[in-house]
Amino acid sequence: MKINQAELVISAVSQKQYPNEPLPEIALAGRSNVGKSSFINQLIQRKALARTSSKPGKTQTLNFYKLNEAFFFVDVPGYGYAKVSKTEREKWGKMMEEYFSNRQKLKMVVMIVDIRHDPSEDDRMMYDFLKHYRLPVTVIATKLDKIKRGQRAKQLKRIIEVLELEDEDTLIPFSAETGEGKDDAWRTIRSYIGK
Ligand SMILES: Nc1nc2c(ncn2[C@@H]2O[C@H](COP(=O)(O)OP(=O)(O)OP(=O)(O)O)[C@@H](O)[C@H]2O)c(=O)[nH]1
Ligand SMILES: [Mg+2]
Repeated sequence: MKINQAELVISAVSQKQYPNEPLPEIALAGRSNVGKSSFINQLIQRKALARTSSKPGKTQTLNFYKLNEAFFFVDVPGYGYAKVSKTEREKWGKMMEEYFSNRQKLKMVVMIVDIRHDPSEDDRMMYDFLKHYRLPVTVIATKLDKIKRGQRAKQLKRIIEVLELEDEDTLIPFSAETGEGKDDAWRTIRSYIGK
């Protein structure tokens, strides 16, 4: 999909700030620093529309990016970063619950995991949380450029096993560095936003 228009509409911390436009939304989820913002940038071919960082905890709000006046990517803060206070963690939980539990416009969640490692306990909790709300999930196994070809199949199998992926969910190997997997990711996203 060619993105001609990309705009950060709002960085929201609560429901009343969410955009009102009648457009479908695709949200991102994943550990801190796993590559959520980089995934967005690679898909829309902008180097730095979504702010990225080598330090975890860059994204702190729900960032609604409007694309082609057709749909939103919603970049969310990551989880599983140890150096976060209890208060901050509770704030995060409340923000996630508020958005994921009753957002009609949310059509699918792109959950990003690192292909080099087995999904963490936090990843499993996140996946179960999304499934609890009956949301379709596309798991993106990112940083594909960091493993040897021969390891790919084994790692993908581990992700399916550890998360106990449901049949309706898709798993796509991906690299924000090389763009591999991008066409597959777009194909899946399009099927959920009706474009
Ligand atoms: N080699 C490689 N590096 C990547 C890839 N995706 C992301 N990175 C790097 O990983 C780091 C974190 O990326 P971000 O996109 O900021 O991660 P995030 O999940 O948005 O992080 P938070 O907003 O802190 O939750 C950056 O240094 C990226 O350059 C990838 O596919 N390959
Ligand atoms: Mg980010």
